[in-house]
Amino acid sequence: MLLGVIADDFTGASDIANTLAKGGMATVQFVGVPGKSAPADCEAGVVALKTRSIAASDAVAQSLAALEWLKAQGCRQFLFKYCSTFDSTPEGNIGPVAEALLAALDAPSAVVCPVFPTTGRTLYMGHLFVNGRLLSESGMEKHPLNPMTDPDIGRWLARQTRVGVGLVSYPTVRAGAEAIRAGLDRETAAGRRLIVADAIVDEDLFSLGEALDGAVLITGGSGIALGLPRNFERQGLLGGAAAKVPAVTGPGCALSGSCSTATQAQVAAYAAGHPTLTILPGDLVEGRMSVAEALGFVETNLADLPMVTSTAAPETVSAAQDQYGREMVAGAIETFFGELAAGLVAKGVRRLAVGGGETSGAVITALHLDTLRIGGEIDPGVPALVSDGDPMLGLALKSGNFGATDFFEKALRAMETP
Ligand SMILES: Nc1ncnc2c1ncn2[C@@H]1O[C@H](COP(=O)(O)OP(=O)(O)O)[C@@H](O)[C@H]1O
Ligand SMILES: O=C(O)[C@@H](O)C(=O)COP(=O)(O)O
Repeated sequence: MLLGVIADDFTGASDIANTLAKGGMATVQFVGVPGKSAPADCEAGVVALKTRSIAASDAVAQSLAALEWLKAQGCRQFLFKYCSTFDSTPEGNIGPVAEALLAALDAPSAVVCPVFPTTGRTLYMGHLFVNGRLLSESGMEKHPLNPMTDPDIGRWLARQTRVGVGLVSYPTVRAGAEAIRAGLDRETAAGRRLIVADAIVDEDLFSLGEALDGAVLITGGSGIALGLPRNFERQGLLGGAAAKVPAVTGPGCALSGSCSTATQAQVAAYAAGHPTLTILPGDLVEGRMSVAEALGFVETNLADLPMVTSTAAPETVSAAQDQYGREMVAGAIETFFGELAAGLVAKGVRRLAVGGGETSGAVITALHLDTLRIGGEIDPGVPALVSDGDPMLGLALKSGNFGATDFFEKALRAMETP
């Protein structure tokens, strides 16, 4: 294995696995830190963790365990993948994990670049924009778990870490790989070891990728991986094996726990054509809704690709959080979706399209899957996945903010014809 990725959530893991596979690397997504060696032909390994919204110390411990495993697989470069909207709180977990990885690898510095132009994430003078709006005015300021209220990524990151935070700004990035390398060296020499890098278009990310050839540690969204396969290719290290995934047929179901603006529209579009059960957090907490009841609903409607969703508008989310507490609500919903997914597979469901990073994490964890193979791209940043093992499952793990309005429909169909 050449490149080892540590991803802080499951949708993010499939997002970067998709980028690397499209870039020509034989890529495998691992669910958690594997207990065995990677397949011999794996060139990029993505370890999917669920560390974005847990205690920083736990996130650090899990990330270091993933690093150890990736090191043992022979990786020569490591990438810490977080969200393109820099999802984190003033306590972490991006800063603490990046700091721990720097120390463990004895790396002089690491770039920090959440940019993903295809989905509208750009960074200018250290300020993150989402579809042309500052992060803090993009809807992310209302995220249920990590409201993003500051678009200045360096300032936000500095609250999370003791390491100095630097910047390689846009004029330098535009000047190309050599200028970027010099900029990174300058910041490193000045003791700023986590270095935010501006980027606006894919070309900037290719320049950054070239500049990062040989860097032991990189941090960023999936966009920062765009230019990396070329570095390995230039050195003749890639086998050129782009594995095809098998088709998965059989009953399908959509599950959605994301409350993002994009998911709200996708759920409304899907619900217009498919039987849909809407879950209210209060009903879960107070026992008025159960996994058994939801399973019954899906079974009755199995022929019509039903949906079970807790997706709700920000006012409804806040009201539930005020009444029951943020963690209680998130825990109840995630446990529900995990148990539901396990029940669905036991009842013969073979295709699952899941909306939301934490929600996907809960589902994949409950299904006890080991490895996921990367299929075709459904929408930017979201590949179709096929799980190894018996039964083989078709999956799509959609980041809250990704996907076109018809995402769920397309995702379930894509698994049948990869
Ligand atoms: N109706 C709801 N009210 C409150 N919280 C909710 C509701 N539905 C889902 N949630 C919680 O919101 C969080 C959504 O996060 P996630 O699944 O990562 O979506 P995204 O990818 O949009 O961030 C989850 O923790 C989920 O349990
Ligand atoms: O970088 C991204 O935006 C995604 O890959 C990602 O991490 C998604 O996270 P969620 O929005 O929580 O699904």
